Amino acid sequence: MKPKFHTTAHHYAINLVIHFLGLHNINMGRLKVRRALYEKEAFPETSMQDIGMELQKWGIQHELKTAPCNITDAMVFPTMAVIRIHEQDVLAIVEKVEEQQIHLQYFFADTITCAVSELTVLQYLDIKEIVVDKEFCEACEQEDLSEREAYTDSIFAVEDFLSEEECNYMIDYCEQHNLFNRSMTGAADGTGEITGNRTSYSAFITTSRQDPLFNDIIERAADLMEVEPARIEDLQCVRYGEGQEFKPHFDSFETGVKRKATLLVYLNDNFEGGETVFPEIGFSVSPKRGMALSFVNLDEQNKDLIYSLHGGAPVTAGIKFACNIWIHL
Ligand SMILES: O=C(O)CCC(=O)C(=O)O
Ligand SMILES: [Fe+2]
Repeated sequence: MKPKFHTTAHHYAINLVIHFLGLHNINMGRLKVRRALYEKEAFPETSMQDIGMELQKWGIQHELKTAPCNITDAMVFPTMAVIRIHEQDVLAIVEKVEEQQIHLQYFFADTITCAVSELTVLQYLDIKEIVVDKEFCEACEQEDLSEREAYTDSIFAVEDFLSEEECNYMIDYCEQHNLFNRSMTGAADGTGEITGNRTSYSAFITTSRQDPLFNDIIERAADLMEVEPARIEDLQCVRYGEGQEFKPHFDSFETGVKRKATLLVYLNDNFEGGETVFPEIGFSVSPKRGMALSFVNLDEQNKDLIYSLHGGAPVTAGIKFACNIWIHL
């Protein structure tokens, strides 16, 4: 059994917590929840202790029960629990327990029912009292809305940033030099490794500075982003075949030099699917050949900007090519 809403583990946890708060009529937008959970030391792991501490602040007074614990003793439902089922530990909302049946709610999913004996409850919130501060919630929602709007407004696209010839040159260059390798995921997941989060192929053009055409693109990007060309990383192309995707992630790496902004250039558009999606702000962009999409990854303190979470949706037909132009700090 897998959570239906599977972007990244922490994103799933955030959505679950927001959904849970909503079930208790605590509607405070996403911002406070996201910030609180993203800023935990354990990130991207999200522990029940971390969640519990925040829930306490937002009005859900509880005691955290840990295994061995018996959820059938709980007085208030829905509650939140970490359950072990099919050898997996999953954060879940327990809607109710009735006649030794446990009703689980996943984000955006229907209720799943299973026998209490089929799973182990590792931890659960024994809720004592719920105290909602309406004004606090309204202020949070308002702040959430304005920050989301401001970020969305800061994203911009430039059509025909690359000509058709330049797009084709780039694709051919990578293919002819056999530069495409199975993409790795970076520090967002902890280590560089091949995972299901990213099923596409990437090509690092290490000769970007020697090739006059690539060098010209770098200088044009520097002009557009108003930075010195030295702050632009060597170009990286990505290729997605049918069914391939890159699940939501942050571009800025936690180690090495941080990527302040991204200029993503689409090299073709003769395929289906493959939109660039920003799940935190509910925004998506349809690729157009030659178009450059600019977005910022870090806030003023150079920490990951939550809104910049983005991914490449699965390509449903054809092959998608794009080029990342990353701007360092
Ligand atoms: O393919 C896309 O639309 C997004 C690519 C991306 O986010 C990346 O390569 O870091
Ligand atoms: Fe990215």
